[in-house]
Amino acid sequence: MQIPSAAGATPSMAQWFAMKADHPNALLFFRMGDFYELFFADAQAAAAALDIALTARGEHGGQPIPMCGVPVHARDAYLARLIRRGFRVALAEQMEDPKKRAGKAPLRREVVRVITPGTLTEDALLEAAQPNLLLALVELAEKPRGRDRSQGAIGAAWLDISTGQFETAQVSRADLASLLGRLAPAEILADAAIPLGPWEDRRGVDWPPAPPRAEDARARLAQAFHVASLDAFGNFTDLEAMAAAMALDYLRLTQAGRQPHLAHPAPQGERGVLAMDAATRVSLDITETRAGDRSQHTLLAAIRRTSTPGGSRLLGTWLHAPLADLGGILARQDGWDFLLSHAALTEELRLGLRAAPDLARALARVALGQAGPRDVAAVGQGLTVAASLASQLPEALPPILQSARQALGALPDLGAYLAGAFVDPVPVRLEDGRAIAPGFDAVLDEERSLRDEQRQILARVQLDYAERYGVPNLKIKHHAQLGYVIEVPAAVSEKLRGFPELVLRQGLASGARFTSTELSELDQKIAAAAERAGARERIVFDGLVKTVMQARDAISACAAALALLDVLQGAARLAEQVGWCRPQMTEGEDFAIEAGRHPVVEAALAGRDPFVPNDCSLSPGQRLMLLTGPNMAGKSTFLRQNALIVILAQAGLPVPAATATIGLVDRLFSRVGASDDLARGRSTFMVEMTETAAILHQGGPRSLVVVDEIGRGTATLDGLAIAWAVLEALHNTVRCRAIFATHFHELARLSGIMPQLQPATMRVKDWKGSVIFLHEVTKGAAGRSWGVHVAALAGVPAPVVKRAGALLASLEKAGPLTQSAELPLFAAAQQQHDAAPGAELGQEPEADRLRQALADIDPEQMTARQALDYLFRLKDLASGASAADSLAS
Ligand SMILES: Nc1ncnc2c1ncn2[C@@H]1O[C@H](COP(=O)(O)OP(=O)(O)OP(=O)(O)O)[C@@H](O)[C@H]1O
Repeated sequence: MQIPSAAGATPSMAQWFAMKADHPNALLFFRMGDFYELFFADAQAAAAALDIALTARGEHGGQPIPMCGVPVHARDAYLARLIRRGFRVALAEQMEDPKKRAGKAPLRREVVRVITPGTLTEDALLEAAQPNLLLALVELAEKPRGRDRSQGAIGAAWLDISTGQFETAQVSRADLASLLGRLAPAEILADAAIPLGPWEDRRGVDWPPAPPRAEDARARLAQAFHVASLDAFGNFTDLEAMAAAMALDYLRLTQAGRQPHLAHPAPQGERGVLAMDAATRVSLDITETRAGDRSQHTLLAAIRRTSTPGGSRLLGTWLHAPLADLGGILARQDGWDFLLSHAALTEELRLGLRAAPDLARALARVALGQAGPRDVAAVGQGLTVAASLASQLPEALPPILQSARQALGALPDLGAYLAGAFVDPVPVRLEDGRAIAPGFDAVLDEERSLRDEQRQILARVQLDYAERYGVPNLKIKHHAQLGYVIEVPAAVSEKLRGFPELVLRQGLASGARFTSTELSELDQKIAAAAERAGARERIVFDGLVKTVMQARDAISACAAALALLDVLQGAARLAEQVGWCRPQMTEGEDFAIEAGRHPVVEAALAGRDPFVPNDCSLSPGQRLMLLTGPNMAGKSTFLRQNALIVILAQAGLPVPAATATIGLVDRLFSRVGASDDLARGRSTFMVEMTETAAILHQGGPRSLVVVDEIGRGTATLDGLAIAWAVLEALHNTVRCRAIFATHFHELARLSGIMPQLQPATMRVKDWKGSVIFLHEVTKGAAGRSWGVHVAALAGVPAPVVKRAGALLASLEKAGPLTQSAELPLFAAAQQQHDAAPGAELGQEPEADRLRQALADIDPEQMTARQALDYLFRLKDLASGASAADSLAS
């Protein structure tokens, strides 16, 4: 942003220039009385973004200064719009009371906060059900030379200032996309050399400077969390510590030196978490649909049965980071299983949870010194609800609920104390001196009664005056500029002018306003009493804030326990429904789902059509399902539902199936639905191949892969060849569990040479030449595609459909085109297979080459020396040297 030279500025503008120089990349909200004012380019940008009037105030360098303003009381609504549009805002507040200003110097102002997308705390700016994460990334300074760049290590630290969550992990460059997809950070601090892919627009401006050195980072973190060594919180790699320190530095910068309340950093590692890359998350609509909708048609929306915002956030976190360790999953399952079998208790708990406020976010605002009475009262109410929930939970509980109960019941008295501190309803602001409940503080009560006494005196004075001046409808009113005034109707104004102790201040058409010395004195007394009451209330409030801060770790643990209890009761509710079950999790490679369903499609169909459940077995012996079937038959739904069942199962939640047995999955790959990335100059086919490459590089025997129509984006022969080769690699090399959906029905024939391949198809009924989709998966391969019929269903004009039907019939009759599309490949495979039984497809059998080489020579014609040479060459050939090298002699 271009900042003009400060030379010749007025004193207030000089102050503005100094602050702007410190925050060149933020819009400076410069507090002037009841408004925040913006100047120069800030004003132009904000006026355009907010659609408010751009005016001018004064001149600078002979030019009018562009200016716009937003009222202080409406600040949050304007901030929300600016932040959503990617601006950062520096808030410059008045640090002294204008009434007490000495002399003509401008008021002291300071930037008290820089508001950025990753450092929001106001409810108005946050989404209740979403975490709001700031992520810092640090890459190893010396990149591994010559080696694959994807091997390079990256330290990551992420925190949610609005809840206090703070975690770290070290990932490889290749896994960075998965981490970004999982966290969906609001703001990312990263060196320009670290590519952020689709998250590029979240990169924080102007940051970072060089990350701190590892030892400094460790020391700074230890100091910030008051421990001798960072090791107290777990094993952090150097890169993790550096990233964590960088995130903390940034917070200090944006919070003008204040340290928000944060849980101590927890090294989390990618171990123990089901890895999913960005493409997988996008294709599964976990918390956001591909169209960007968060409120409906997502997995989260379909399964959410939580009652609190904290519970919703935790559930979203679970879905984006399902576990990969059996112990953790079983503990969660035990938790909701217990609640499921104690229905009456769980109903009571639900009632209690409904009354719980957003404890984590209220606490965060208290810690940042931004709390109003409602936040402190919310902490009190949250603790009260928590204590009552703890008392409802019995002694004998599964471990996960045991520890929740302990945290919930840790502060039984503080809740009641805080909740009793405020009047009901609790006012938003403290300023008017009426927030603290009467009886809570004796000194405050006394100041208030003095203030109120003066007010009663005022009422008596009004009666007095009315009598004294003979004006029965005389009123004493408060006026913003004049203070207390006598207001009388116009008709009697003349009469009052005759009294020397009354001074006429305003003559109006409807009446007149007078003041008197007596009234001015009373005014001052009342103001002083109100000020003393206000000051006392501030002291009482600060005391409450201090009390909260002393217990902040326990309150934070209590907030986490509330969220956990809420997610577990929500899971119990899901499991109550017919057809949801507790999956059996194993360390093996099983995958057997009976009557599985897609929770989102099922919810969308509800009331119209019944959802057809389908089994799916990918256990050893039939690891690879080859799914064929016409368009619209339900292939994508089936693929996604099995991937979603894995996510739910490993998040420790119930799954939509009659039964499920699942061997832990370490990586989940889902490639379903057309994707293109035209913005980055990559065609659909390019994206498809890049994503396929990722599966083949990263997948392993514990992975689950669901892919739809690999090879669809290119010519038939290329596509078929690629689909075939990928299928082969999944079967022979990756050896994962997979469902591979394709339109190349011919591939089903490969089951003859791929023992793990099970052909399956979506059943359809041919009814008078038209297709009826049964949405049922059965053994076998599709007979035909029905593409032309689906085109008709989709409303393609009848003449075009008719013409396509005629062409299809003639192509099927003529044969050669379809034959040529599949024959060369199949013929080649068949020849190899026949020539070398048991040999794997795609690898030239060595025995063949040796046989050929032997057939080429005539021992009768060779000298002993030549025979010996040839023997050596044959040996080379057998050990893998190329045939050309070996036999070129
Ligand atoms: N098991 C099911 N029970 C009931 N309806 C289903 C089922 N599966 C799919 N459907 C319905 O069929 C529609 C099409 O399903 P889906 O998109 O999965 O088909 P597809 O075979 O992948 O099609 P295409 O190949 O054109 O992408 C869904 O939107 C849904 O309405």
